[in-house]
Amino acid sequence: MEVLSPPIKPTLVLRPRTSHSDHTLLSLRSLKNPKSNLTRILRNVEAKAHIEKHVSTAATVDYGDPGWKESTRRSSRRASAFRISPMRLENYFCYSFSGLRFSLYSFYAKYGACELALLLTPLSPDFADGYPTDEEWHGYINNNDRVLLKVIHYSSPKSAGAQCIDPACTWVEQWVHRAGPREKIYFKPEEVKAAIVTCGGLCPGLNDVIRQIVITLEIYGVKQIVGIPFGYRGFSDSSLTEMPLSRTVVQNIHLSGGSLLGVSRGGPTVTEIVDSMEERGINMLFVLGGNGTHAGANAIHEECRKRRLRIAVVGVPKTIDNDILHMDKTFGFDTAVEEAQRAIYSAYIEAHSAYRGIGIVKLMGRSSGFIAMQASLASGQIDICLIPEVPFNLHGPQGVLSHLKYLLETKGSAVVCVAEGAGQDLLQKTNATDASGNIILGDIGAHIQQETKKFFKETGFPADVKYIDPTYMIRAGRANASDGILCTVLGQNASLQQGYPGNVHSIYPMFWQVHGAFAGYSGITVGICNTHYVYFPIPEVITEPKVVDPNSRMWHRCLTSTGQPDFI
Ligand SMILES: Nc1ncnc2c1ncn2[C@@H]1O[C@H](COP(=O)(O)OP(=O)(O)O)[C@@H](O)[C@H]1O
Ligand SMILES: O=P(O)(O)OC[C@H]1O[C@](O)(COP(=O)(O)O)[C@@H](O)[C@@H]1O
Ligand SMILES: [Mg+2]
Repeated sequence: MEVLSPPIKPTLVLRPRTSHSDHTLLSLRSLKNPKSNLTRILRNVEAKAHIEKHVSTAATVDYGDPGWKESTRRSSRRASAFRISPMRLENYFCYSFSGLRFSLYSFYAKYGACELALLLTPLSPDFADGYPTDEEWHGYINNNDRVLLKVIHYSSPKSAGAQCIDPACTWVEQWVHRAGPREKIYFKPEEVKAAIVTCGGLCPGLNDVIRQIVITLEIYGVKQIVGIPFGYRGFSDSSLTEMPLSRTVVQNIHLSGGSLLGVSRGGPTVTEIVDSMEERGINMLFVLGGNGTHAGANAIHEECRKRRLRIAVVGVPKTIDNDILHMDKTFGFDTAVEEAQRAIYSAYIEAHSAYRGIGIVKLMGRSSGFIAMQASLASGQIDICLIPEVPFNLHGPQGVLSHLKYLLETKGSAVVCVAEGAGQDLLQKTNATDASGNIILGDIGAHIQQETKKFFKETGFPADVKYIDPTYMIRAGRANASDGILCTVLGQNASLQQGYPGNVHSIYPMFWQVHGAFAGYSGITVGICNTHYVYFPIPEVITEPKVVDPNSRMWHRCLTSTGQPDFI
C-alpha cells in the first residue's frame, strides 16, 4: 500500500500551521549568533518593517518539483540553502532583510488552517557538529506519517454498515496525520504559558488527561502551566483565579473522578476569551471537552489567527457519549459502559427476584446510543435496548409494552436499557436549553416507568417495575484502566511530545528549534482512529454528532443479543 498517497478528500487532512524537519527555508550560515538574530528577525517580521520583497515565486509545488526548484534557483543566489517542502505550497515568497535571507510562505490559506509562517531551520551541513539527529533513536513521528481514516473496503452498498460514495462503492483513501513527538519544536519552552480548561459535563478521565498534559509540558521544560477554573467561564469571571499546575499538584489527581479544575456550561464570548488569553500571556491552550467545547476551541483558534497571535489551541475530546466523529472511542466511554454493568446487574436482580419484575435502566447518550448499546451487549441481561437513533412505539401491538407483557409471560421478568436521548418524540417538548444551548431532554426512563406501570395496571396483569438512573454516578467516577491508558496517551499527544525526555532537552538548548511539534499545530484535536493516535482538524470532528448506525453490525449484534423485535 502506498503510505504517502495524497488524500483524495484533502479537507480531511490536517495542515500544520508551520512545518518542521522537511522545510528548510533559511540559511543561517552567515549568522554569528543565530539565536539573537532570529529573535530580531522575528520581531521585525512581526512589525513588518523594512521587508523588501525580493522574489515572488507563486507556484503550487510538491516535494522534488523540478519547476519549483528551477524558478527558485533563478531567483535566489542561495538556492542551495533551500530544501523543498513536501507539502503543497499555495504561495511562496522569498524576502531579503538586513542582508539576511529568509523566507515566508503562506500555504493552505484557503483552507483556513494555516497562516503566514516563518520557517527557520538550520541546514544540517551548517551544523555538522551537532545537528540534533539521534541516529540510535527512532522515536519521532515523521511529519508525513499518515493513518487511514476508513479501513473497510465495502464492495456493495448493501454490505452491513456500508458507507459508500457511489453505487460501485468506489474505494476512497482518506488519511489523517499521525500523532506523536516531532523532532523539532515550535515554541521555546521558557516562553510558553500553557493553560488547560475543562468544559461541558463531567467525564471519567478528565483528571488523567490534565495530569498527563502537565507532566508532558514539564518534560519539555515549560514552567508556566495554569488551570482555568470552571470551563470557559474561568476566562471571564473575575472571582475565579487561575490555578498554578505542576507535577506535584497533579501527581495523584487521576485517583479521583471529576475535574480538578471544575467544569461549566455557557460562559463568555470567544472575543472575551481571546482578550483574556492575551492579557494573561497564554500562548498554548489545551481544551478538554465535547462537541460544544470544540466548536469554542475552533472559534478561539480562528480568532487568534485573525489577530495574528502565536497561540496554539489543541483539543482533547471528552464525552462519555462517544459521539465525536471519526474516533474509535473517546475517553470515559469504556468506564461508562463498565460502570453501567453494575446498574444493569442490579436491575436484573431486582426484576428476576420479583414476581413479574421489570427493571428499567437509563444511561447517558444525548444523541447517540453507544453507551446503551455497548452496555447491553456487555451485560447479556438486557431484553430491550432503546437508543435515540432507532424510533420506537411504547403502545400498540408492535410496541415495547406488548413485548414486555410477552416477556413476563414467557420469561417471568424483563430488563430494559434506555439511552437518555431515546424516544424524545414520545415526550412533551419544552424547547428549554441549558447554558450552552443544548436542548434539555425529557426523562424517557421515568416516562417508560410510568407508562409501564399504567399499562400493566390497566390490563389487570400486575408487574413490579423498578427504575434505576445511575447516570451521574457513572459520570462522576474515576476512569478505569483502559480509559486511564487512553487519557495518558491523548494527554501526551496533545502536548505533542512523548517518551524520551532527554531528547528535547538535548535539542533545545543547543539548537533552539523554533517550529515543528510542541504546537506547530493549532486548531486540532487528538484522537484514536483504527487503533492509532492521530490529529484531526477540529471542524472535521464536530460537523455533527457521531451516532449508532442502525445498519451496522454492532447494532445487529445488540439486537441478536437482546432478541427484541422492531417496535414500529
Ligand atoms: N458553537 C459554539 N461556539 C463557541 N462555544 C461553544 C459553542 N457551543 C458550546 N460552546 C461552549 O463550549 C462549552 C461546553 O459546551 P457544552 O455543549 O456544554 O459541552 P460539550 O463540550 O461537552 O458538548 C460551553 O462553555 C459553551 O458555551
Ligand atoms: O446534566 P448535565 O451537566 O447537563 O449533563 C447531561 C449531559 O451530559 C452528557 O453525559 C455528556 O454531555 P457533554 O458531552 O455535552 O458534556 C450527556 O449524555 C448528558 O445529556
Ligand atoms: Mg455536547
